Amino acid sequence: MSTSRYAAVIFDLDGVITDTARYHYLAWKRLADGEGVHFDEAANEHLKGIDRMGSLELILASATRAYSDAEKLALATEKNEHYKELIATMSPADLLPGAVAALDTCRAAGLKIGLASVSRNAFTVLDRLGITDKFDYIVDAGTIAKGKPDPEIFLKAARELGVAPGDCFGVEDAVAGVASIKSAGMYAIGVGDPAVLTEADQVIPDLAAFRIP
Ligand SMILES: O=P(O)(O)OC[C@H]1O[C@@H](O)[C@H](O)[C@@H](O)[C@@H]1O
Ligand SMILES: [Mg+2]
Repeated sequence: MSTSRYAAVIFDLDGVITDTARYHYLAWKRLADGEGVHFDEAANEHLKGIDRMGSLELILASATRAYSDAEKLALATEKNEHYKELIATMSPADLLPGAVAALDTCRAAGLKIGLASVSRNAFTVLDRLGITDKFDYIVDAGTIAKGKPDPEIFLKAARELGVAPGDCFGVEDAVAGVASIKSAGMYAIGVGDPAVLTEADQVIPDLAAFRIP
């Protein structure tokens, strides 16, 4: 039994538990430069929570020519190979402040713990961070038809945890992610700027400020 009114918590990974945005930026930046497309840190902000092909589409939206599906796939694969090289150096030192304490607090309170990341590298990142065994269920992004802001990924996590959506809360750093939680019918904790994450039920600066609602 949980000591909270909620029975489960579903965490996002990138930007909540660890900061991979920098690695995504470096990998997309090299690709954009190679294609002669403008891309900067501000543009990278809009890619948070957006899946790989969706991110590529946003980057290529400012390109001066059209790309075939085969070209897009090749570019996404090239970016991912570079990204994988970058995350290979990750370790538990890359856990954000409060991340492990938040997971352990949820465990001690009797909550089921899920992970809902659209990253197809989530299992690798969790392994590098050494926290895979802290989750009861991890959504495999390859099994999801629609990325965030669609509710599918949070609904799947709740279903696999055996908990009704209304008895779950989600934790997210991205606007698209908070929208996904809310449209799944869950309570949303935003991690970041309240002026940006306006749809969240509460916003905290980082997981060091995490409290079970
Ligand atoms: O390319 P991957 O590892 O499948 O990641 C997909 C997305 O995963 C999300 O978690 C990140 O916030 C996005 O920036 C990223 O594009
Ligand atoms: Mg995120």
